[in-house]
Amino acid sequence: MNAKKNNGFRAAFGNAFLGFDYAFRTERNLKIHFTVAVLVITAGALLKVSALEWAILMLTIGAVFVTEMINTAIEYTVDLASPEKHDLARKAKDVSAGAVLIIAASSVIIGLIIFLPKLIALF
Ligand SMILES: Nc1ncnc2c1ncn2[C@@H]1O[C@H](COP(=O)(O)OP(=O)(O)OP(=O)(O)O)[C@@H](O)[C@H]1O
Repeated sequence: MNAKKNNGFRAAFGNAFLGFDYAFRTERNLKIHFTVAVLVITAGALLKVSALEWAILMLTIGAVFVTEMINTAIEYTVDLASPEKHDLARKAKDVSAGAVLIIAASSVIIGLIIFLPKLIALF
């Protein structure tokens, strides 16, 4: 019983990892987010952001990845359900892309709030 549960847990974890790996290899936007995340983490270390600022940055990076991956999943699902052109398919993809745009804009603002004062203080 427990071994069965463990196998189920391992399989679910493996599937989730495969999903991330597949999305990362095929989605250009995820590679861009990854590059920006590395730059933000480097800047955070160099500019010595506080523990709370680290927490906000990590949450923001996570939110961008999660939103982009859900957007990708919605695109796959829409393509499966409606390979032909359909107004609802267009709306579903546009709303999903809008969600990515909102979190991307929010993260730029969060980045400015955290890093701008520290950069200004350098000069
Ligand atoms: N089946 C469809 N019916 C109607 N419009 C669609 C359909 N598929 C895509 N579109 C329109 O084309 C746009 C781009 O869709 P596409 O699937 O190419 O996403 P994408 O450009 O690959 O997105 P991303 O860059 O986030 O991966 C959608 O936002 C939507 O407006």
